[in-house]
Amino acid sequence: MASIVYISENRVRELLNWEETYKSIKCALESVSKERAFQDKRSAIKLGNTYNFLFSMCGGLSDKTYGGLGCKLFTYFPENFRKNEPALKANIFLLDEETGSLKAVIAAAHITDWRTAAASAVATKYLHSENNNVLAILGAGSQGKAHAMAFKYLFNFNKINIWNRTTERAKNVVDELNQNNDNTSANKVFVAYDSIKECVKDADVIVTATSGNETLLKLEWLKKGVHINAVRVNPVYRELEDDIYKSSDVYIDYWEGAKYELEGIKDLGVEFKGQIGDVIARVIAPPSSDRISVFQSLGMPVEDCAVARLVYDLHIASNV
Ligand SMILES: NC(=O)C1=CN([C@@H]2O[C@H](COP(=O)(O)OP(=O)(O)OC[C@H]3O[C@@H](n4cnc5c(N)ncnc54)[C@H](OP(=O)(O)O)[C@@H]3O)[C@@H](O)[C@H]2O)C=CC1
Ligand SMILES: O=C([O-])C1=[NH+]CCC1
Repeated sequence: MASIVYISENRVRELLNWEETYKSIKCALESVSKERAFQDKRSAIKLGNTYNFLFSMCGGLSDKTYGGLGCKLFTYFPENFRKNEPALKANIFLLDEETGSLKAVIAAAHITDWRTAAASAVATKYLHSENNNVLAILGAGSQGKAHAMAFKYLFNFNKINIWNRTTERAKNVVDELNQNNDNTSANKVFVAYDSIKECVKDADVIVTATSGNETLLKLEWLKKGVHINAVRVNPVYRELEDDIYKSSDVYIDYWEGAKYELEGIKDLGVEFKGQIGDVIARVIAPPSSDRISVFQSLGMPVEDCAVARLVYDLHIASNV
């Protein structure tokens, strides 16, 4: 029996790049439209009388390059900051598609950040026209930062505005990103804001990636035809005010998850237009350019399978 490979967070960071992550996630998103994705909603177990949760996301993706079979197990312990530990801890168990044997255990916090940002990037490419001058990001946590990096790399935004509840954190992230980008330029691409309204008012594309229970974004602040990637996942709390959903064309990643986790949005009387994969596969049309579009992201098991396969192949290929 072949030995089981362990791939650490640091090794994942060395291996992943945005081009391949984007391609693997585009493949995973499209697979739901081509009956090449086998997955169900994620399971969530509340751990007793705490706010701690254990989640699992299992599935299989059939594809020559990015196909994989596996399961991501992750915990969300919100009080971990008291121990100086991240709230989210994740590992993917990658299985052999022929036999079901365990091939690898891959640390998956970085994978989760990158594949979620790549999914927003794919949704933006397929739902939004090429008018991408200003990007606004609400939230400078792990997801906010990964989105800032992905969108800088994959698009041509002239300005990337970042708002965070704690302004100091937005400033720190902006300084770090400007330094990595080009520390000689007088016109810094990344700019920190302490007002949400100011941050989003000129934005062509918006990402919301916070974990609070507050409604952050108002319809009256938005430009006509803006595209929004709504990343926060919670069945009750939403970052966008209800009027935004009611006035927009709303797309999702997969029906199996949406049926359970997005009931609150459906209860507003919002009919989802369909899956991003259906737009990629040209089964449904993208929105017209004067409409507000929303990608309501949940995160799919097959996204994790696709990136786990990518990381595994890169690891094996460079581990000679
Ligand atoms: N769609 C998907 O596939 C995925 C979605 N997610 C979702 O992304 C979101 C962000 O996750 P992640 O970046 O990892 O989390 P982090 O813990 O790294 O960051 C949390 C962010 O939320 C902000 N925040 C917390 N409370 C509030 C509040 N009341 N009002 C405004 N902002 C607040 C924090 O601001 P501050 O710095 O001030 O504390 C910080 O910017 C979560 O909701 C998570 O569920 C995560 C993974 C995948
Ligand atoms: O898809 C995912 O991994 C997650 N979605 C919400 C929290 C984590």
